[in-house]
Amino acid sequence: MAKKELVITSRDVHLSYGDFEALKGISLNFKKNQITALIGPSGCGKSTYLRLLNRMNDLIPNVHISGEIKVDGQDIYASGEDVVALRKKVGMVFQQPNPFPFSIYENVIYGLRLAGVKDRATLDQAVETSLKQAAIWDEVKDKLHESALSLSGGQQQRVCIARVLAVQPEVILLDEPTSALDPISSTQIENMLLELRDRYTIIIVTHNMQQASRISDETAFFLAGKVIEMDDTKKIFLNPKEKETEDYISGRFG
Ligand SMILES: Nc1ncnc2c1ncn2[C@@H]1O[C@H](COP(=O)(O)OP(=O)(O)OP(=O)(O)O)[C@@H](O)[C@H]1O
Repeated sequence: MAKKELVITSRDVHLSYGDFEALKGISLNFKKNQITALIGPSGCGKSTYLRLLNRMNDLIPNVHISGEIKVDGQDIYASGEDVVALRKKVGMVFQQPNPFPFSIYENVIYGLRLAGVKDRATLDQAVETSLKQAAIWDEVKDKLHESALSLSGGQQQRVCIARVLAVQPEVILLDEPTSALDPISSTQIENMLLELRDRYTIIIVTHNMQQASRISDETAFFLAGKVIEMDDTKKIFLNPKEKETEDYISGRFG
């Protein structure tokens, strides 16, 4: 099999919140059209690392970041880097569904409007395509102009995913996207991510070991600000190299 192209590379990344070093030298690479899961106990730095990939930590006071992160070969922390363009390329979905208090339609086209797109047919097409990709079109196609807040949590999360997809990102970051959802909604989102894998590079933080093993191709295990190991998901779950990984996935700690 041909070697997969790397979309994101990171080398010796450190991050401190004030005096507290939350990331202690992370070097991870992410392959195109693959789902990578980040797992590890609470507080080990998964969300912090994920947020670094589209510069969501920039506004936190007293944050100090060092090391190198490249997206498509370009250093995203280089001076003069366009953060808006980066966030268009690397979209993010959060733990709690966070639709804006607008209609479903306006939520999906939010990023396109910001980019100045006005043509109605283009916007209509983007709404339909993105909601179909997010596997929610059939449920909302007759009420696109109703408030997104009237939807269930699982539906809201899929609309938020459609909002990310509408700007045609390359990478989708998801921070525990199903932890606030019921099992049926979670399964819908997992199935959708498996469908999206052919077109996007997906990185997901999850506490759910079954979810990581069901949907991810590779898994990285974080512990206390470091990556203990990253490998094919099957290998991590069936035959990890490190004892800490084995202890965590078998529920001995964490
Ligand atoms: N804004 C912040 N200011 C100060 N410390 C922070 C901030 N955000 C996170 N931390 C600390 O950094 C460490 C890593 O947090 P992070 O949220 O990245 O962990 P996590 O592995 O994603 O945890 P969880 O699984 O519970 O979400 C924790 O000790 C946390 O308290």
